[in-house]
Amino acid sequence: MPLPKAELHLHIEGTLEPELAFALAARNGVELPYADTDALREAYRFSDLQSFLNLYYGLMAVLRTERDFEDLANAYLARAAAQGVRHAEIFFDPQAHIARGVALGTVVEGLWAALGSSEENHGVSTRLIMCFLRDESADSARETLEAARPYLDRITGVGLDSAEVGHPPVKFREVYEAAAALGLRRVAHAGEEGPPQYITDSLDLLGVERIDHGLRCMEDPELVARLVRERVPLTLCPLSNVRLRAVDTLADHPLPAMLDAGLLCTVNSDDPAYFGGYVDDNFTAVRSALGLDEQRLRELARNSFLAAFLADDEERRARYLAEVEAYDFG
Ligand code: HPA
Ligand SMILES: [Zn+2]
Repeated sequence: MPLPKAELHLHIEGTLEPELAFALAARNGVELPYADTDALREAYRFSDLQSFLNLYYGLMAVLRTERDFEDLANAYLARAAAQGVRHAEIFFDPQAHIARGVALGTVVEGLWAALGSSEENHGVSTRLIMCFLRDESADSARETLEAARPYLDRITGVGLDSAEVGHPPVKFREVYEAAAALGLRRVAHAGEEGPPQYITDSLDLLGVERIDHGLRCMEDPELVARLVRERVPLTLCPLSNVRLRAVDTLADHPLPAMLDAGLLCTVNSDDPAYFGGYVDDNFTAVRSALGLDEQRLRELARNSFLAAFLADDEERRARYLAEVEAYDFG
């Protein structure tokens, strides 16, 4: 049985496996520019974030109906449960669907059909986090937040993803203020490809409670000290970092140094269908490539529950944490 953990950095669209993509393409009469699943997997040769995003947005064409989003989420939740995930906070990219003519209601209702019954069906509690695309305008983000008003009982927070460099946090200051006023929790991708300043600005200008990735904080010792002092969780995604060339090899990943520095690190899968593994695959990979011992692995699992948006259910958090402490690595 894998180590119990929460997954806090997971794009649901990034769980679209080639087999499901072809099945949905057939169901919806969508033509894919790949002969078969092998040809599609062959296309997964990324040189950076943008080359991945081009393929990621393209493949979303197969997601059209509520049932498609429900099937996508159920497939992820089943895999996550098998990898020890007890709690998943799931990102989705509404603008990428609205731009293709798929209504926000279709996306949210479809995802909710799976998430709302996930505890019973998969033994995984869930939260939904709506991400703004940072390479789209601030106006578009504002419109998206406005469109989400009918669904806010299902949406726990907002995030910021897509192409990072050249799209600094300040662009989204007002929309994050509006999100906070609506009672939404706030996170943002920062310091994946962008500079450490984007991490600082996400904290100071956007009021985020967690940093997604945050890898490049290591270039700024003062920022590291602040993140440690303020106990800001970082949602790291090691296999993603290798595939998108944020690090050269897994053995070069700064995770051990980050833990030694006292940072509240978590390990997550980001876009597991594209990056070669789900969350426990990430744990297994860092364990062998970086020589993390059982104490460090348990710390990562503990951190995932400490960083989870479970303030409305502290009893549950305590139960999950007790499971981590009781886990026997065998
Ligand atoms: O790793 C990521 N970074 C930025 N945007 C994304 N959208 C999906 N995955 C990612
Ligand atoms: Zn991400």
